[in-house]
Order: sequence, then structure tokens, then C-alpha cells
Amino acid sequence: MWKLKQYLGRYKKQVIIGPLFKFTEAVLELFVPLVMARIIDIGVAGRDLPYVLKMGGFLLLLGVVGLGCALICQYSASVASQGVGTILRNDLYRKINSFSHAEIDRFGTHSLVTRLTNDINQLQVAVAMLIRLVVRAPFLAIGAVVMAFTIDLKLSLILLATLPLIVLVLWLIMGKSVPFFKVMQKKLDRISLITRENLEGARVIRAFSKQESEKARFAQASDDLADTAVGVGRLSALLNPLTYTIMNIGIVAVLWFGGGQVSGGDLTQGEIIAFVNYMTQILLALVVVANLVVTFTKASASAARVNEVLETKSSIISINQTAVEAKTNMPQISFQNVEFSYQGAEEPSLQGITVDIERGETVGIIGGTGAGKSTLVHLIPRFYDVTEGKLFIDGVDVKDYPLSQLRKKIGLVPQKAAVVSGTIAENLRWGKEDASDEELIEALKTAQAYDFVTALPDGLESYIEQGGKNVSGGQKQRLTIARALVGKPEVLILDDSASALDFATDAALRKALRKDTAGMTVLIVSQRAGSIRHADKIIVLDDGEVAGIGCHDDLFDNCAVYREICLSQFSAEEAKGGAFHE
Ligand SMILES: Nc1ncnc2c1ncn2[C@@H]1O[C@H](COP(=O)(O)OP(=O)(O)OP(=O)(O)O)[C@@H](O)[C@H]1O
Repeated sequence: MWKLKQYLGRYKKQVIIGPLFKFTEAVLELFVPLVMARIIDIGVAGRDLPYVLKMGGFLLLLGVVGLGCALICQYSASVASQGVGTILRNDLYRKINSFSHAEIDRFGTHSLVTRLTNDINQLQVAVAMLIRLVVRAPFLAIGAVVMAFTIDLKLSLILLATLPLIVLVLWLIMGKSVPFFKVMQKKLDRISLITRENLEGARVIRAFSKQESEKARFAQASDDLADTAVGVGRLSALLNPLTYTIMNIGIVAVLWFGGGQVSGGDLTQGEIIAFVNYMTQILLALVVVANLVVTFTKASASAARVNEVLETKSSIISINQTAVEAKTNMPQISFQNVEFSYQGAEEPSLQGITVDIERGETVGIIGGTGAGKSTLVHLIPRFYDVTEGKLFIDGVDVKDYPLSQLRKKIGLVPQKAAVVSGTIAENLRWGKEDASDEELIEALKTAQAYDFVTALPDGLESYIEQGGKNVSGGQKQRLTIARALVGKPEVLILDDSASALDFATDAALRKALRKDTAGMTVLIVSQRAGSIRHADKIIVLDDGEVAGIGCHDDLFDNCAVYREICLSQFSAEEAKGGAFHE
């Protein structure tokens, strides 16, 4: 947890001022029982109204000054805790953004979201508690013990007998419940995962009529969390009755023995009341200390989870910060005996990949599901690094490029079309910040999206809802293709990104791409043989290996895997004669 103290260091002033004022408030609080005792012993006993009023006024003053101190402390605690939370959240967000897909896969998006929200909230609470209570509670507990001792040593023996019992109860209950708090955070992660899956897959769940089983899955996870929380709650519920019972027995003993001393004239009534007040202050302070232990235990689990993310280095880093010179006489993309395995996977997803792609070529990548098509194209912008072998872009190893230079060359349209909430123009300008409206329109036309965008009442300024809820799957795909085109990349990769388009639109898109992207290297990943049939080169993948490279006619005659794919989609005559949907 203390690895995060550098964040607290930025709020040194608040971390010093806050506890200092809280300490002053606690000192004033310790005087209250003594003043009360004097009011009773002198003012009430002697029927001295002016004295009662004077001391009452003094109590009021103590209260007002105490309140002022508490407010200053509260303000410092809020500034520091909110500040630390904000900086930490921003740093964590920045860090997550620097991660390659490998790290995101490792943590899981649901866990990253919980760390960014719930865990940072826990740390904020801990910072506020640190400033408000870490000095005050122990000081009040110890101070009240000392004050009680100054009133009467014999009565303090009762206090000495009750205190260890209270501490024992606190220790036992906390010792049993604290481990459960860590378990609860893990269970919360699971709820977050299920909620996310449910909300993102709401349509699929309905389509498969899986609402009931999904409800049951959620209910089970939430019951599981509730069971643990109730178990902890039961334990914690014992805390107050047990500690108050012990303390009340102590108070009864104090009144019993103290009463005798009052009769004997050794103690005054006011002193007995002050003594009982101090006992109550001690109890309350100890309960606060116990709660602090809980808060800090939760926070230390959260701190470990936040730290884990902050300390994780992205496996993809730019070694070189200065732009490297492309070698235009080399193939644009060259895979040289590339092998790739996902973290923790037993088998490589790609192996022995050796292929050259020339500048301006249109290349189709085809293969059964899970053949490794997406994995192959994800290596090009360095979403993942090759495990073995080399990958060159323009004759330079991808690892030697500054990431920004490499990714500027590439426009990747992912399989799952993703748009952000905002206008269509804003979404498209992700490809190029300063693109003019004309450039956006040009890209929309090539992507076959111009007609539907202009049919919208606000055209380019039409608002896209979160996740693109208000556009169809095919419209979303066309917008993401247009977005990639706006940046005029040297290499355009369409990762099965026309799968939601009807055959006619798909054919029109390919035709427009051929016409409008002259000089651009285009990689089309598809399961449809018709979509890649006219590519200059087709790469056939089978179970992570290259099963064939060539043009359609060669592959149809010589590559069994390709032939099988074609024949599963068309008759032999159609496939051979090229009567695919265009
Ligand atoms: N993030 C990941 N972590 C672990 N394994 C993965 C990951 N992504 C893909 N794989 C595995 O790698 C293999 C290749 O997957 P890939 O997505 O590249 O196939 P694909 O040919 O694009 O399939 P599809 O056409 O169904 O999209 C599969 O066995 C898959 O299970």
C-alpha cells in the first residue's frame, strides 16, 4: 500500500494540517468531561448560577472551536482523498491505455474496470480516514485513559480490567472478518464480469432465450457475495453488543465502587461522571480504531490490485523514439518464419508463417474459424509481438519503429466494429484529427456509407449513441471502414469487417476500394471466398499454418483446403468459372 504514498506526497499540506486540527479537536474533547465535573461539583452543588453559565459558555466555546477544527480537517481530507483518487484514476487509465492486447487479456476488462472504479474508491476512503481518524482515535483512547488515571487510581483498576477484554473482543472479531473482505472484492469482480457480459450481450441472450439462465447466473453470483457479506455482517454485529456489555459492566462497577468513595468523601459526583465519560470515550475510540483496521485492510487489498496494474510493463514498447526510414525497395510486409502463441496457451496460434506482401497489393486471407487469420493481422500493428521469427514493414523490423509511426501506416478495421458516442464526424476524425468534411465524405463514399449518412437528418453531425446502438451492424461496419480510410493508411486491413454487409454492398465496397485506394496495400480477412476471389494474392491458413499462397485459380487447383472452402460455398462450376457474387 505504501508504494502509493507518492500520491499522498502531493498533498503534504493537507496530510499535515488535517490531522493537526483533528488532534486539536481531540484535545478539546478531552477537556469536556473535566469541565462537566466542575460544573456539577462547584456550580450545581453550590447552586452558583453565574459559574454554571460561565462554564457552560466555556463548553460552548470548546464546541465551536472543536467544530472549526473538525471542518478544516474534513476539508483537508476531502481535498487530499479526492485529489489522490483523481490522479490515481488518471494514471491507471493512462497505464491501461499503454497496454498491449496481451496485458489486457491477462487482467480481463471486467477486472480493469473494477480496479479503476471500486478499488480506487476504497483507496479514497482510506486516505480520508487516514487524515481524519488515524491520529484522533488512538490519541483519544490513550488520552482518555490518562485522564481517567488522573481522576482516581483505584477506579482506574476497573478500567485496566475491562480494556484488555474489549481489545480481545475487537481482535477476535476483526481477525475473523478481515480475510472475508478480500474474498468479497474477488466476488465483486465476478459480479462485474457477469453484468458486463449481460449488458454487452443483451441481444444474443434474448435471441437464445437465455434470460432465465443468465438471471440465475447473476443471482448465484450475487447470492454468493451476499452470503459472504452477511457472514461478515453477523460477526461485525457482535462487536457493539459485546464491547458495550463489557464497558457497561465496567461502568456499573465504577458507579458501585465510586459511589462508596463519594460517600466516604474521597471522590466528588462530578469526578465519577467525568470518569464514566472517559470510559465511553475510550470505547468509542477503540471501535473507531477497529473500523480503521477494516478500512485499511480493504484498502491494502485494493492498493495491491491497483499497484499490480501500475507496475505491469507493457510488453509492447517503442524502443526507438525517432522515426525510422522505410526501405521502399523491400516488400511492404514480410513475415519471416513467424510463430505466435497467446500467453498461457499450450499450442502456438501461428507457426512457420513466411510470406511477402508487396506495396499496393490486395491480399485475401482465408481459412476456417480459429485458423489464425485475426491473429496474423494483429501482429502487423504490433497488438502482439511475434514469439519467434521476424516481421518487417517496409524492410524495418516492426519492433524498431516508434509505435506511433508504425500505427500511422496501418488502418485496421477490427472484426467487431467499435464506435464511440459522439457525432459521425467525430468518429471519423479518429482516423485524422484535421480531416476536412470533403475528406470524410470521400471516405464515406468508398466505404459505401455515404448514402445512409446523408439520409440522416443531421448528416455528418448525426449523433452515434454509446456502442453505436442507433445504427445497424452493417452501417457500423461501414463507418469503421470509413474511419480507417480517412487516415489514408499505407496498409488497410479489413479483419472480416464486411461480414454484416449484404453481397451487393460487399461487392460494391470491394470495387470502390480497388478504384479509390490505388497504391494502398489492402489485406482482406474473410470467411467468404467470394470476397477475396479477385485479390492479387490469397493466403490460406489452416490451423495456424499457411496451407497455400497464390491466386484463386492456382489455389483452387492445387490447395485442398482452399478448394474445400470454395466448394462448401459454391458449386464446382461457379467456383472454377469465377461466378462469385461481385
Ligand atoms: N486473446 C486470445 N487469447 C488466447 N487465445 C486466443 C486469443 N485470440 C485468439 N485465440 C486463439 O488463437 C487461435 C486463432 O484465433 P483467431 O482469432 O486468430 O482465428 P480466426 O481465424 O480469426 O477465427 P475467426 O474466423 O473465427 O475469427 C484460436 O485457437 C483462438 O482460440
